[in-house]
Amino acid sequence: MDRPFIFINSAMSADGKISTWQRKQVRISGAIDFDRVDRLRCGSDAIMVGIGTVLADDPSLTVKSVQRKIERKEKGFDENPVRVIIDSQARTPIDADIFKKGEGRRIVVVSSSAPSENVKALRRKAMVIIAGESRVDLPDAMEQLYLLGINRLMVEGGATLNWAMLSSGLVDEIYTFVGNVIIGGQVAPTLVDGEGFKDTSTLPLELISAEKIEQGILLKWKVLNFQ
Ligand SMILES: NC(=O)c1ccc[n+]([C@@H]2O[C@H](COP(=O)([O-])OP(=O)(O)OC[C@H]3O[C@@H](n4cnc5c(N)ncnc54)[C@H](O)[C@@H]3O)[C@@H](O)[C@H]2O)c1
Ligand SMILES: Nc1nc(=O)c(N)c(NC[C@H](O)[C@H](O)[C@H](O)COP(=O)(O)O)[nH]1
Repeated sequence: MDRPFIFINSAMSADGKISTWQRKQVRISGAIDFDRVDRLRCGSDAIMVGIGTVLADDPSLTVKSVQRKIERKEKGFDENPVRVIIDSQARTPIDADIFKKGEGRRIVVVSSSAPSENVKALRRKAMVIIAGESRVDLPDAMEQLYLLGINRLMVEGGATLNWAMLSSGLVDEIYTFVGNVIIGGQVAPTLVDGEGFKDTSTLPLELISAEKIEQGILLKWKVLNFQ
């Protein structure tokens, strides 16, 4: 199956949480890390999140640096990478910041069981593609994105989508900034949630690099997917 090169980028606390138990974002990293994320966004063809992240954070997923936006334009790209939402039931609010902020294409991936009126409303804001019946079929979705010209895809969470992508063997690399805060909370989302592996299986990783940035550490992992 042809698919893009796919990497996850996330910021997590020293105890592995990516938000509070009320699903609120807190400052985990500083300005240097936000700039690193901006550089990654700028160099990607698309940035993808799950509907849970859209509903919790309402992110815009735009490139923030004016200089980088100019560079993208000079290379003939849109100012922002394509913004992709994985949203089985087409629940994305039509006034979401992803639609309101910044120029560039948006794609919402829904399943064939998504309510048709929601899909119709979203089509006015974005390209809607269908993959899967009750839930988005991620391998199918990744192939469709690849056929639309997306070669490098950045996944910005959340916890459930990270699990679904990793457990489907769809992730090549993971970049996590581990910040100098403890968030705590049994139900606070972690880097990877979902149902977890059923037995004692684990997904092996290979460490690419570990770099101290401000008071935290950036870990880069290569995913050694099962063959
Ligand atoms: N710190 C960070 O870097 C960071 C980044 C992004 C999100 N977050 C946090 O993550 C939390 C949101 O994570 P989440 O797990 O609730 O939502 P999510 O963003 O992972 O979205 C998950 C949802 O996607 C939908 N979906 C559709 N098809 C799917 C499939 N095949 N597999 C799995 N899901 C599928 C389902 O409705 C599912 O509930 C928020 O609290 C947010 O603040 C943190
Ligand atoms: N690098 C980083 N450090 C943090 O301390 C933190 N809380 C996040 N969280 C990731 C989350 O996805 C951000 O809130 C996005 O940066 C939102 O994207 P926009 O600014 O709306 O484009 N990311």
